Amino acid sequence: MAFALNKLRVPIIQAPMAGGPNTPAQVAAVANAGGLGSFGFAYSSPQHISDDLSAAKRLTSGPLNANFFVFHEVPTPSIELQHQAIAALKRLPCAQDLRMVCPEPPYFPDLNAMLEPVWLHKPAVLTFHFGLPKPEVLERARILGIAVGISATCLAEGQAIEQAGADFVIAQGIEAGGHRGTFEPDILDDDLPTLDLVKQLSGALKIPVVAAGGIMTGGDIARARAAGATAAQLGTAFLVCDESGATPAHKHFLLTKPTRGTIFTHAFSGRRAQGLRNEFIDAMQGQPHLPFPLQNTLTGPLRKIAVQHNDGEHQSLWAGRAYAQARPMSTQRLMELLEQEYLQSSAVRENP
Ligand SMILES: Cc1cc2nc3c(=O)[nH]c(=O)nc-3n(C[C@H](O)[C@H](O)[C@H](O)COP(=O)(O)O)c2cc1C
Repeated sequence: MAFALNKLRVPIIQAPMAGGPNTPAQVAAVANAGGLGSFGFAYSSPQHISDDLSAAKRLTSGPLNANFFVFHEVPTPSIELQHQAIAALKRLPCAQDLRMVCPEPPYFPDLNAMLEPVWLHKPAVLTFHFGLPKPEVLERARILGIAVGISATCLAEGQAIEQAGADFVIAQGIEAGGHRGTFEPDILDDDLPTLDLVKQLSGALKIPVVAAGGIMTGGDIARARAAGATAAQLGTAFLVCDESGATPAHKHFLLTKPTRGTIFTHAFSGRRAQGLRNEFIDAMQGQPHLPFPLQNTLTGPLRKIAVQHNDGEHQSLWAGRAYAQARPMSTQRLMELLEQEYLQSSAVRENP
């Protein structure tokens, strides 16, 4: 029997966040507090995935989630586009000394190889972003008793997820930080707010729905549950916790720039993603870029140097729209607070 979301003692999923924020210490702290702790393994090597899952399992016997992107084949961009995308980046003073060439194929990691440690460690949950994994992946997870969840940004995607046999759907509203989970990179997105999408999906589907996007407090979780969600997935709320592996500049900007606002951009990775507005995003507005994930590889050295120099203006600061409500504290304390607020809000809803 696969793990069931309604068995979580607290209906909270700490969002998978590829690129460093999900440390084993944070993932385990969430699982120990009754939630589901997640790793964003999209860009990780099989060894790294195995090490992180082992490390978390030493710290908790609670449920864990391993998350991956479903990468889509991309044709090699024309030489003209390659030149334009590189020239746009080279106009930035901090990129002038960097060697920039269009990445060579293979453009993305081998999902089968990345899933090998998952089949060995058997986390309770496996989730995917950007579309449906191959049927054999879903079948193997089913045989091993691993529940599978897939992100949806609209009803058509939710229906495809249910038909594919997934165990739950993650309703990613427009408030959500990070990449839109749309199946096709440039499909017209409905841009629905989280609660509207949750209502739409939970009304139409039989599988459980997880609410993701702009959920920062236990009151928000109670509202998501009232809209039809079985659980809530929170990303930005966990970024500022002590155990989060978000870069110092990322945490600093989240906590000190409450009016800066978030914006969608393709400029860091080639896919539409929401983060704190910064100089890089402003400078790249309307500029040509390579398709995902080639643009991500292309901007890698620039982002790495920005992290090394603690430069928040030239690294991706993915964040949800409600980031100004983020509360810095230990992960355990945040989980306690969220649970307490959730129980209070639920009680008020039931006995107004
Ligand atoms: C820094 C960051 C990285 C993210 N990386 C991933 C990822 O690797 N896989 C994924 O499925 N979702 C990813 N997301 C999206 C989250 O799963 C979730 O939809 C989002 O955080 C919810 O919105 P919130 O940030 O307002 O809580 C990321 C979000 C953030 C903020």
